[in-house]
Amino acid sequence: MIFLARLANLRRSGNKVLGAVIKSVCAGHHSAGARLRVLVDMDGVLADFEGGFLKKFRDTYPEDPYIELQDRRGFWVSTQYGELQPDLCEKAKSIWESKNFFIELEPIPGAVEAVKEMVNVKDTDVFICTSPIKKYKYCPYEKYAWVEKHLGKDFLELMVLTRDKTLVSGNLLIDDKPDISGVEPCPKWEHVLFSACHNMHVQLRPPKRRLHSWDDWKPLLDSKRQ
Ligand SMILES: Cc1cn([C@H]2C[C@H](OP(=O)(O)O)[C@@H](CO)O2)c(=O)[nH]c1=O
Ligand SMILES: [Mg+2]
Repeated sequence: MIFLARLANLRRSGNKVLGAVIKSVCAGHHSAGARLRVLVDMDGVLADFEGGFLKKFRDTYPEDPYIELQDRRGFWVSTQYGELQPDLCEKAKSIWESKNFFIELEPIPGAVEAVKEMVNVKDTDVFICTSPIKKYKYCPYEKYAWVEKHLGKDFLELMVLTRDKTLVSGNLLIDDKPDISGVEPCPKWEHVLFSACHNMHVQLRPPKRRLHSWDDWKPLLDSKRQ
C-alpha cells in the first residue's frame, strides 16, 4: 500500500517514466514470464443471450413488434424495446426473468471449443466472469447449470458471479458490454469488446480493441504475453 501511495505521489509529481509504468499496469499490461489471467464473460460471449431472447420474445408475444438482430442498438434490450413501444420494456424483461431462459441459451459459435482449449494453454488461467440479474430465482442457478452442461463440471471451479467486474483482477476481460464500470476506477484488466449485434456500430476509442469472433482468440492472448 505504501509502495502504491509512493508511486501515486511520483506520478503526481510528474515523473514521466514511472507514470507510464503505472498507466500500463492499470491498462492490464502483462509482464513477461508471468501467468496470463483471462476473464471470459458469459452472456453475449459464451451464451447467445440476444438470439435466445428474440426467439422466446416472438414465441411469447407473437402479436407484438420486435427488433431484428441486425437492428439492435445499445446494450440493454429492454431500453430499445421500450423505445419501440412502451409496454415492450416490461415484456422484454419478463423473458429473461422466466424459468429456463438462461439454461436454454445456445452457445456462441466457437465459444465452447475456444474456452475448452484456452484452459489448457500453458501459463494461462481462465475464469468465467458473469453478472447475474437481480431477479435471482432462476438466473444464478441456470448460469452454473449452463456451464456444467456445455463445458463440464470442472469449469464450475472457474465461475465468478459478480455485479461489479471491476473488482475482479485479471489481464484480459473479454466482454460484449461496451462500458464496464464499478467501484474500482482502475481495473487491472484490459477490456476487449467481444463483437455482438448490439455493439457492432460502437466506435471504440484507441487503444481499445475488439475480439470479432472466437476465431481470433489465440492472437489476442499472444498479444498480451509480448
Ligand atoms: C438485461 C440484459 C442482460 N444481459 C446480460 C448481461 C449479464 O450477463 P453477462 O455478465 O454474463 O454478460 C446478465 C445480467 O445483466 O444478463 C444482456 O446481455 N442484455 C440485457 O439487456
Ligand atoms: Mg455479456
